Amino acid sequence: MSNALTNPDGTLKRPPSAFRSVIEKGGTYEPEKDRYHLYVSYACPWATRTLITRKLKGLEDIIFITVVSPRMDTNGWPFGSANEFPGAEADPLYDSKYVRDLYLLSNPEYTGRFTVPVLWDKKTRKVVNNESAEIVRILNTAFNEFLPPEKAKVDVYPENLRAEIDALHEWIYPNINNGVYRAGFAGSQEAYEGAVNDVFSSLDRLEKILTGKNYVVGDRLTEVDIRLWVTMVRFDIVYHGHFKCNIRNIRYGYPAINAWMKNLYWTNTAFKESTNFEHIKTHYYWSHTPVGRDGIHNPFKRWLTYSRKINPNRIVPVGPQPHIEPL
Ligand SMILES: N[C@@H](CCC(=O)N[C@@H](CS)C(=O)NCC(=O)O)C(=O)O
Repeated sequence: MSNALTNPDGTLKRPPSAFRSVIEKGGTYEPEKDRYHLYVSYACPWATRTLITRKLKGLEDIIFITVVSPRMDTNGWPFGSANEFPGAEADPLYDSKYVRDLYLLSNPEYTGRFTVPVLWDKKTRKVVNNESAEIVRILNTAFNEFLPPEKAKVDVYPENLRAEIDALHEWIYPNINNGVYRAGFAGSQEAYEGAVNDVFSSLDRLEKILTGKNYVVGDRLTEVDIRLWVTMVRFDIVYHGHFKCNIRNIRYGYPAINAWMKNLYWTNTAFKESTNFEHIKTHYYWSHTPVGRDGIHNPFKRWLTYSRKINPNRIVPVGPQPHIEPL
């Protein structure tokens, strides 16, 4: 079965992000305090990468954030003013009702997806970047001049480890981060089985790497931990059931991954404070199909109808309890 969401063989298609600028001295977007704003959802793993990095770097007074409601509806991500939910906020800059309003303010001709995270420039009223992997790297270095030395020296993509980090991303992203989505939104039995086997063979590989270790690369925190953690913390909560990634779970099937995940959550506030289990669960189990501008369904967004089909009564499961085990 093929549609705009999947390839003819039923595998998931994921289009690239559209806004890919950087923040640099002498560029269109210069490093400045309180010039940029980060729009995020606590539900979204990609947005959570940027939240964690912002806290690790101590950028809270340099880049302010706004958290949307987890209850995505037919217009996409609503702000708290359009859809009240504990922890969801109104847009403090333009009182937008939806994230899509920001994209259309930035570019009225824009026809792509209205995704979070969004790194926004208040000066030019433009989306600077909407690709989380790139936003993480911007936050990692672009604002160091404004930070105290202990925060400026935090580096999650250190020069000497880049080859190792890049090599890990090569298989972790397709097989784990996007692997769970490939399983959850597969359009055929074969595509699903291929994806779910990729997920679990990669988790097996990761379990070996993390045995006896607190970090994936050497003995320091890098962006590999950040990127992987946002998927692992959602695994037993959402992907195990909702995306049918149920060969094993993390809590009982992967003791080293579980220990690594718990350690980051309980010993590093950047992880715990960037995690909101209610937003995570509500989003995945509740959300509707968003439509594009003019009420026309953006074909890619049809993937959210799957949530509606799988869980038509929008029941948000209570488990696992606790959401994350104590240390
Ligand atoms: N490549 C993007 C992907 C972001 C993404 O897919 N975000 C999802 C939420 S988890 C979203 O906003 N989807 C809304 C839509 O597709 O309309 C990134 O990593 O930043």
